[in-house]
Amino acid sequence: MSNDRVRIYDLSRDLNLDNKSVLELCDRLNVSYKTCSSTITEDEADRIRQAAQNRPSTPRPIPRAEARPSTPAPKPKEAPAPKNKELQIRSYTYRQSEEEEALPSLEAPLRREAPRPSQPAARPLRPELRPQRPTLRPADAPVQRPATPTSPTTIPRRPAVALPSEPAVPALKAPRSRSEPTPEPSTVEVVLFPPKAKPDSKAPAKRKTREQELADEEKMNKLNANLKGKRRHRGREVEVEEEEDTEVNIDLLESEPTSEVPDEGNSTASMYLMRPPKPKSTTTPTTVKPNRPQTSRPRRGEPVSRTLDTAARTPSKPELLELTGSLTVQQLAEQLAVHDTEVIKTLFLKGKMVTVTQALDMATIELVCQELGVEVIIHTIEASSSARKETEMLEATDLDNLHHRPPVVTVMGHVDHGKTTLLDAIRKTRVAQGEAGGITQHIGAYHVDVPHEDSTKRIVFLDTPGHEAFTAMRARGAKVTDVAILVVAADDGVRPQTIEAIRHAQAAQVPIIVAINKIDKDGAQPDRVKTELMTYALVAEEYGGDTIMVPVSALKGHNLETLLEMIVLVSEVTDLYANPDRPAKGTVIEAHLDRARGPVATLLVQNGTLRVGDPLVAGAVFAKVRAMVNDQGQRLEAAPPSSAVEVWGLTEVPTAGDEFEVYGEEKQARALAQERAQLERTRQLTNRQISLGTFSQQAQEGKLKELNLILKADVQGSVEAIVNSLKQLPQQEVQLGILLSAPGEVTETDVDLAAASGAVIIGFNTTLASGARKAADIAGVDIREYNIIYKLLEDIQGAMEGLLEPELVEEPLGQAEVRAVFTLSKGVVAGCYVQSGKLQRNCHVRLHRGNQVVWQGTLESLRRVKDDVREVAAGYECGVSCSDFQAWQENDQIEAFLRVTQRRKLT
Ligand SMILES: Nc1nc2c(ncn2[C@@H]2O[C@H](COP(=O)(O)OP(=O)(O)OP(=O)(O)O)[C@@H](O)[C@H]2O)c(=O)[nH]1
Repeated sequence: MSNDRVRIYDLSRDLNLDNKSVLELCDRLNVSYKTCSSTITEDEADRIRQAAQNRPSTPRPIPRAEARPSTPAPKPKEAPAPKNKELQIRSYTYRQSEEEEALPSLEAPLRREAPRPSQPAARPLRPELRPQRPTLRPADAPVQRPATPTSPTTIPRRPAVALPSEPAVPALKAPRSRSEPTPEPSTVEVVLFPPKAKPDSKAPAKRKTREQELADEEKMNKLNANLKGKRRHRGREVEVEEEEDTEVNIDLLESEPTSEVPDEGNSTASMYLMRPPKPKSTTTPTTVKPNRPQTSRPRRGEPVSRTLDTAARTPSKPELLELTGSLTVQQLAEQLAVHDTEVIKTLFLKGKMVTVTQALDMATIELVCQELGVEVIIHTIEASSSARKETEMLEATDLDNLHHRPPVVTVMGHVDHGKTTLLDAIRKTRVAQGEAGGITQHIGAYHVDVPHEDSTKRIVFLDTPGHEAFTAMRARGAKVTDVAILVVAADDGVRPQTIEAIRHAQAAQVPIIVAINKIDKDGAQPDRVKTELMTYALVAEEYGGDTIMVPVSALKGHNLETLLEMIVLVSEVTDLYANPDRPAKGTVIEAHLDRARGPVATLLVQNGTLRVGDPLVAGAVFAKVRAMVNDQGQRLEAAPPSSAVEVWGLTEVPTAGDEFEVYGEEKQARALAQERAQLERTRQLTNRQISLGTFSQQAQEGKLKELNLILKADVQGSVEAIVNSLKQLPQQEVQLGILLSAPGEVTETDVDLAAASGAVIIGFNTTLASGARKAADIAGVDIREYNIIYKLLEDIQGAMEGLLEPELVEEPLGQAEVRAVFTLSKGVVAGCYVQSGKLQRNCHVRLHRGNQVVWQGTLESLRRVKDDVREVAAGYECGVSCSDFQAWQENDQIEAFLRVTQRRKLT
């Protein structure tokens, strides 16, 4: 970095301004930058300093705590405290159109964030204000600029669509702007509040009638459904989004009461729509979408018509297959223009037994395609949508009371690259040392308070394990995270789980900060890491990209402050809001059965505040929060947004990754949990019937041996990880039957089940309930206990190999040459000289004459001089005879060997 350049955040500090204000000045003065940590020239810095001096209002923004007290005071009707920038600006725009004189009072909150006197008063939200967060943009992604408003004379066909003039939502609005011109703000106001005032429009809009509330509720349901659909379809055809958006806006337009004017915040539904998508750090670079021919190929879930069926079975196999979802065996066969049995056979040879109607996951489809030589492109809409951030748990009603919340940061990376040590160094405790086998085995959540400028910023860290078996857990980490820290060891570079972590973060569309760790080591090559990461669309700032990469040493504590500062900077430009004054909603991060406390879950509160005594439903599990403990082991009464807390009081162990929500009434929560549990049971039963059916068919065919297992582990995450790893073991000849897998200790019931089904019980990081060991001894049930996943997998593989029929192999013994032939009364004796190894009585021999094997059999009699001996070593002469072979000749070569059985390996 040359000396005549200045970092933006240093400049902010010098000017006593926050980064956002300086970035705005950069925008205004046409100074290009990528992130707050980008550098600019001295000349540009001078221009910014000049402009900053000319700013009329206070140089520093009002501290958030001041601006937004945690217990909100009754808001003055004229100037409600703005919730976020777009809310401020939108109120401002409405005002401006309705009453010009109302402007001065509404400008105040706007200036609080970024006073810009030179700005024309009537100007709507400046595009620079919101989405211009280049740090979070992938290197190759186009800068998201708002659609330029078209001529004001163009009246939009659907007025509500006029909302896109707001530039903060490029992702939602860009598609529409192609087909429908975006009106100017003045048009927005006219159409947003049409003059079809309802009878009660004159009445104060504060209190809604029950009907209005119900209508609003329905409206929000539609909105949410549409938004969800939108997320799911993002990246697919634009038309889908357009349809959905349009539908939402029509609903809004039709049902929004005229009386509910902006100053009451009743345009919340529109604003909800208008909430910009979270900044996208990267686009997934993996799938290059080719021009997709408009074929009538059935999509997932669509019935396959007879015509299609016939058409698909054309003799020529496609070269390329594009998929967006799973297919049944039959559907895949149709797509590949092969017979069903071809797919079944291919999978059988790979160790998977499938039926024609069985749905195949993407990995299996890829495997089949690979085997059949067909290239496959998977548009991972499902995968990415499931991993897509679920941090936005906001509802329309929340928009009246949004507060900043701390960022949730996930630390990801390859095994042993130093994730735990890094987190450990950050929170200055020694977690890594206590882990069995040195591997982080379940997700942890920790709060860290970072001093930043004059205040303290809280960051919530989620630690996810690096072993490849923990893929599901990492996906979960990315799902709830706001920022991903990718730890890459400088001496090891980019490894398989590094790539996987990048994919998860990119699918979840979260900004990635790279921590290049272990720079203290001799072989450290941070530049090589930067170069390697370019392949995955992560380009360091000094290489012209916008990914922040911080070289650190977790062990020595080097550069950790810079890393934390970068996390704070990135989260500052990412709008993170929640409404603390509502019942909590969030995600189960981890869950396990504790002997003393019963089922315990780590919950991440993403919206609202969780309180002791709250009734909640997590997936299909009911809980009445009995106690809450934070990562420091302190009891809490209330957990605000972005808190990770351990909660007691659950009726069962919930599944990690499930969402939870607090309900107003315990009865309602219990009923919902019961309903979901019933559904889950039905689903499991159906699945089990299918797998048992498949299995017994194969068993009847005599092709399979089985090893039944009952798996109990400390936490749900470990159960998932182990089950996933076990599924990877080859099962062509020995089938693994996992009869039960659950978190908790090994109980007598487990032993009974194992005894009845001939299963082995595997306990991972768990204990045995009283009586379980005795019951196992009596019933002869094998209970194996482990705390390292590798060891467990090794042993299971060993046990499976033990079930294989051993194979018979030849073990060479020695060689001898026939030097004389003696015909005696008892038969013919070959006088031999042992050249190498040895000859043994009763060993197997092969007799070579020239290039031919003239006889093969057992060596019955072995003599030295006149004595019968068991063996004769190399360098000695001996007499050999066999009852069923007499035709020895001089110079015959005897090859002696043993036949031994050898244990087979799984292939
Ligand atoms: N020299 C050096 N060693 C480090 C550094 N960071 C971590 N290590 C070492 O690397 C090893 C692995 O560190 P962990 O923190 O357990 O790695 P991890 O990525 O959390 O591993 P998993 O929990 O298995 O996913 C340990 O022996 C650490 O002491 C570092 O900055 N420098």
